[in-house]
Amino acid sequence: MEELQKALQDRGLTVTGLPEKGRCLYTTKDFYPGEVIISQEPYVCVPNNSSSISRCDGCFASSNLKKCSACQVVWYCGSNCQKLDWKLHRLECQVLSRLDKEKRKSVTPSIRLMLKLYLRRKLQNDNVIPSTATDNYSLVEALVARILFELIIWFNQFGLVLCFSYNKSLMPAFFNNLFGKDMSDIDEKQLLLYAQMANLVNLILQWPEISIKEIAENFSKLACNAHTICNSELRPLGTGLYPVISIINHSCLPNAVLVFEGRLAVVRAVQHVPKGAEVLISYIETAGSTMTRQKALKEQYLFTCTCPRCINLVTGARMMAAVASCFEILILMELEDWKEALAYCQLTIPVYQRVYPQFHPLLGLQYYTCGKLEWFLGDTENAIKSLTKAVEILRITHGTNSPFMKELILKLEEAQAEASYKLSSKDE
Ligand SMILES: C[S@@+](CC[C@H](N)C(=O)[O-])C[C@H]1O[C@@H](n2cnc3c(N)ncnc32)[C@H](O)[C@@H]1O
Repeated sequence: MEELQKALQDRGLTVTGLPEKGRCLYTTKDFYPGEVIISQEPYVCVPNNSSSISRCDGCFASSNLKKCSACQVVWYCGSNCQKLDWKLHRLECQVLSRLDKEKRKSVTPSIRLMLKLYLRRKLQNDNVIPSTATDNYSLVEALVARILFELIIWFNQFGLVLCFSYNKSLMPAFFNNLFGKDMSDIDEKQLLLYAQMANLVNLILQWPEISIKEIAENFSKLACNAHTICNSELRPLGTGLYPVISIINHSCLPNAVLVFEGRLAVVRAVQHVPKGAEVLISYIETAGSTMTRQKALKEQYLFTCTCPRCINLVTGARMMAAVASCFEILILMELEDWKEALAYCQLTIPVYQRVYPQFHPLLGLQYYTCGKLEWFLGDTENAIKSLTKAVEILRITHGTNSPFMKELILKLEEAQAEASYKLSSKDE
């Protein structure tokens, strides 16, 4: 902790504990809109591969992939990504290669994330890869777990084995007696799932020194600390664990935003964050009603949000209409009904302006879509206005250096050049 505080101090940050929230990240200097507050490479990450989509384990690209010939589970786009990942994959490859074909199919991204967590811990313990103040397993140990952690400890104290023999009809009564309270359906299902997944990880690793209880506890940590890694357009690509970024608490009116540059997690201020303020991001889609947001936060993160928006009960009824329209825009674009897609997009913008803060990635992306559609349909003048708004917002949330932003800025310049060319040809 001391080492972490020192590393954070140099960046104008500090960690403080509050009884109602646990650890919180505070600023010790001013941060301004668009400024990077903190960035971190993942402790571990995996692409969200499935039977229908595969991505490179290194950069999450989805083209020109080759499967690792030994384990037949992991994909790479080329030797560069394969080499960079080799130290960790060498160990993972050994354990995966021991599995028969059927068992390999049960190695889901969540199972792989857990395997990689233990394998990376081993590599750092053996000094094969270095540990630093912001990249070490003790930061994973410090993460909060869901309440099920207590249940797992109880399981262990009572000498019960977490395994497939969990008796669904008997166990809830056992827990209710134990805690004198009703166990919700979610707790029950979650506990069973963590136990099964922990059992599988244990079977794959075959390391006598780690217990199923410890693995199950780590699954419960992943549930409220791991982040979905998205591309610049906020499409999900994978999952990663960023133990320092995970110290940041939630607000439905956040002063910072988390975006990803490849696998790097970057937290940027979206308003002036004065010295001494808590850095807050949003864990969920904030366009929902207060009730929807509170329910999502309670279910996944087990707390009741008391941010100003939740307390003042800012209405969210109109917000859902905007989100619904967003899906319709995507469908219309797939159908190449550009005019209708633009009409929907233009409709959603005033709603987004109401429900999102001034600098919100979704608002910026909506302006971008609008601008592209307007330009495509020949309305260069409005396209320039929309693309300008998109640049204004996304340069704050995404910075200006990513290929995505460079492409957006180039599009705006092209639209501006086209407009001035049209104007000059008119004058002639
Ligand atoms: C990703 S962790 C954030 C860091 C955490 N406070 C810690 O001590 O490590 C998520 C957990 O933090 C707590 N948390 C986050 N935002 C909160 C908030 N606005 N109010 C109360 N608790 C919050 C909840 O326990 C949640 O499950």
